[in-house]
Amino acid sequence: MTGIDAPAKINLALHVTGRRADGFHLIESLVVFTELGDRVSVETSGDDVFRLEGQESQVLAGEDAGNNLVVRARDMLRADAMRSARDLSPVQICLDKRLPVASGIGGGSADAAAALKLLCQHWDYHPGAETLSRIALDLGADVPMCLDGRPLIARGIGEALTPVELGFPLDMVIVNPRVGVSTPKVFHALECRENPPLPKPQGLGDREHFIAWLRQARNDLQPAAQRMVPEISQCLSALETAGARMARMSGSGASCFGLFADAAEALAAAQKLKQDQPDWFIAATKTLTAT
Ligand SMILES: C[C@](O)(CO)[C@H](O)COP(=O)(O)OP(=O)(O)OC[C@H]1O[C@@H](n2ccc(N)nc2=O)[C@H](O)[C@@H]1O
Ligand SMILES: Nc1ncnc2c1ncn2[C@@H]1O[C@H](COP(=O)(O)OP(=O)(O)OP(=O)(O)O)[C@@H](O)[C@H]1O
Repeated sequence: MTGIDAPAKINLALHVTGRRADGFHLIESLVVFTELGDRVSVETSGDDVFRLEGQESQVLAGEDAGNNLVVRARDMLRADAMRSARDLSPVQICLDKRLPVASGIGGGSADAAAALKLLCQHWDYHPGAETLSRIALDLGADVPMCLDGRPLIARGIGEALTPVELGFPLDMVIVNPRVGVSTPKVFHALECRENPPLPKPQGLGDREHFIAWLRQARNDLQPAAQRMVPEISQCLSALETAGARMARMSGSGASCFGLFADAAEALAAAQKLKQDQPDWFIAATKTLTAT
């Protein structure tokens, strides 16, 4: 089987700046990806098969496989090929699920983006960047950014991407209280939809300067998510108590990240947090600086 990583997405900052007529929100988000992620593998098969494994696969095993974003990505790519009369062979796809589901770190979106990349390679079918981006956006607002996979600013509803040259990795701990959060419900619960834009990133070559800048940015979804899931506040306090330089929620939650001075501090904090909260998902990881 040939495999590809599906890195978790972290919204270091997420400003909600407006709302489109169709109800989707306009965002400005500084996004990075981490070494921590799922893994998607593929091999030729007599029939289409979708297999789930991994310690976070249980929730998805109880759902209709046809709704899984990996299967939807496969079917949308195949449907696109059919339009130019290309018949793409059956495949067995395995999703090794390591990221908690519905947790604000874009697991499903990462899997869909990885599946698109992997299947384009496997089938030697290359529909072009524009078509691929359209398929990605049809799968979800976070899928285009996951397809890009580099540090970036996402605008629009998440599809207008500008790469950011972040000159260093960030050592972080991701904490999830194991309470799933519905993204539409959090957007719906917002008290304000027209917030100040994301300030221009500073300190992209200097970690201390960058973290000082980042503290002044926000996640505008955080207050609404905290009202819905009080455990988010507990995660943020726990990260701060464990020595995080700053802690914030990612996406629509409930996962929170804490930034640490180095990998050793992140690892030590993760170990301590696991002792205190054995039922939470807790992982030390590092951001990817480029693909
Ligand atoms: C919160 C973020 O994760 C930040 O990166 C994204 O904005 C959400 O991305 P996603 O989970 O891929 O979202 P989708 O699956 O496309 O949308 C789920 C629902 O969230 C709401 N939604 C999503 C994205 C957006 N910019 N505005 C919205 O209002 C819509 O009600 C939508 O029906
Ligand atoms: N491969 C997949 N992995 C996770 N969830 C999936 C997948 N395919 C479909 N889903 C569905 O998508 C929903 C959202 O899951 P996901 O883990 O992508 O959320 P998230 O981390 O909050 O994403 P985002 O940060 O993009 O909003 C789940 O409740 C699940 O039913």
